[in-house]
Order: sequence, then structure tokens, then C-alpha cells
Amino acid sequence: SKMKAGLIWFNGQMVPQEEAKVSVLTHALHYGTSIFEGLRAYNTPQGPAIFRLQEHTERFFHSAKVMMFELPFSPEQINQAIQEVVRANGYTSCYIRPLAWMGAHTLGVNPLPNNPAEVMIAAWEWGTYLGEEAVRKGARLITSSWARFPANVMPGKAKVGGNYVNSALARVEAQQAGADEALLLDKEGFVAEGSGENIFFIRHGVLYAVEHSVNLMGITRDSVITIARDLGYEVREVRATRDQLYMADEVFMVGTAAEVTPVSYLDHRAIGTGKAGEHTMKIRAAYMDVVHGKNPKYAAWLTYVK
Ligand SMILES: Cc1[nH+]cc(COP(=O)(O)O)c(CN[C@@H](CCC(=O)O)C(=O)O)c1O
Repeated sequence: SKMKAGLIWFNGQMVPQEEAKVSVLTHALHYGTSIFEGLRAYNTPQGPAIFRLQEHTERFFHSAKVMMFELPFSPEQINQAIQEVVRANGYTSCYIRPLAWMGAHTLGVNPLPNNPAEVMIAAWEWGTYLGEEAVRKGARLITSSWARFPANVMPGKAKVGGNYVNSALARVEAQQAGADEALLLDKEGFVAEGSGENIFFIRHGVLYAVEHSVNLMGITRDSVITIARDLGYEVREVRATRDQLYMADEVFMVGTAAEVTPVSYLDHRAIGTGKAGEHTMKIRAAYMDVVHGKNPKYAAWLTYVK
């Protein structure tokens, strides 16, 4: 099924998807030297709104800095371009994918002097990342045989294309095992994160967020910690082991694409009662209210697309 992304912002111009092409000699295609972001726009009573635009754009520029890319656009230009992609396609809710990459100037591994990066921003309608079933009944996870890369192997705080070979391998392994998603441990065997999500667990009413360590500093993780605390939950940021997850009353994972997804099984062991957790679904509902502009307390997190 061909992705339908309609009009794409490509190096400063809106072009039809069919014209947004790159050369097969593109450095990033060969070596994974790209950076990207994932945002969502949601429909609200006041029209489409992008969730935490500033934070995503800030991380996009941090990822570029880690890779020594020179982005030929300012953060404000990227913010405006992201809004333009939603507007030009007439989306009321969509997933937005900014991408910057090393182009076709050189195919030596060293991307320099290739570092004026190319930039595109596409958007498409993406529903429930792991499927409605996984939200209703809780996702089934297996611990991947692929560990999350150590901090001195790959820059896990940056959303670098090449990092996602690790995620893709884990995700394929999970799917081949009949699971919905993979849990990755770090090289010491402690819980890291999902292939595309951060991990939380709940025990005796206390919420635990897996600490940053080698993981991506998720914006959804940050939002959920704030929302949960405002709901009155105690939230601790901890290093955790996989058997702590086995013993938890609830486990859930969060991300822009995954939103808040309950986990009902991990490595064939039921988490709690083996259903979507009660606190998890309460926090999910609160999160979905926030992103749909139904909670004025978090108005600052929404950028309305006029
Ligand atoms: C490894 C990883 N960890 C945590 C997160 C959560 O980060 P945040 O979106 O800021 O809360 C994501 C986002 N994964 C993105 C890519 C998904 C994809 O399949 O591509 C996303 O959720 O947009 C990750 O890729």
C-alpha cells in the first residue's frame, strides 16, 4: 500500500508526493545519515492543532547538531513549514514527519563537505500505531534479543535514521514471534524502551517512568509525567529490570505514534490481570483530552493550524 502523503514540503517548496524524489546516490540512503521527527496534529473544537511543536522542532535541531548537519532553515521556518504541510493537505488530524539528510554530493562514509542537509516535511493520516486491539486488550510484548545500543555506540538521544536499524530488527523479531511490539533492554540487561516508545509501569498506585539512560528523551513521556502528577499520581524516574515489569500491576508505553498504549503481556507473562490497566486507561484518556484541546490547562502545548 503506497503511502499517501499528498503535498510535501521539500527544501522550501510544497511539491506533489510524486515529485519529492532523491538520487539513489544519496548518502543517507547508503549510510543512515538522516535525522527525523514525529509529531501529531489532532482535531480540536477550534480546528487542527499540532502537539508540542516547539519541543519537537528543538529536538530536530539537536539531532542535527549531534550529526553536524547544517540545516539551511531556522527553527521558526521549520515551525511554519510544519504548519503549512498540515494546512496545504487539509488534514484535520495527521502524523507529521520532518526529515533531514545528507544528500548526493559524496559517497565516502565521511559526509563532510556534504553537510548542508536537505530537508523535507511530509504528513499522513496514521491511526492507532499498534492497532485498536492493542489499546483495548493491551499490547503483547516480547523482550528482543537485540539490545538497545550503548551511549558510546549510537547517539540514542538524537532521532537518527541509522538508529532505527536497531528498532527495525527488534520490531521484525517481535512480529515474527506473534507479538505486537518489542521491549529492548540495555547492554546490562536493564529495561531501556520499546522500538518506538518509552516505557512506564505502575505498582501499588505509584507510577514509574524508566529513566532516560540510553533512551530517547520522549516528549510524550514528558507530557505523561506532567499529566499524571497533575492527576495526583506519584511519579518516580527509575532504572528497572524486566522482572520488575513482570511483577508490576500495570505496564504501558508512550510515544507520538503510540500515544498511550497499555501492555497486557510481556514474555508470555500476564501483567496484572492480563488486561489494559485501569490507571493506564485513565492516563490515556487524560492524554487524549489534552491533545484534542479539551483541557485548557495545557493550551500552551497546542499550536493551532489557522
Ligand atoms: C526509540 C524511541 N523511543 C521513544 C519514542 C517516543 O518519543 P516521543 O515521540 O518524543 O514521545 C520514539 C518515538 N517514535 C517515533 C517514530 C515511530 C515510527 O514508527 O517511525 C514516533 O512515535 O513518532 C522512539 O522512536
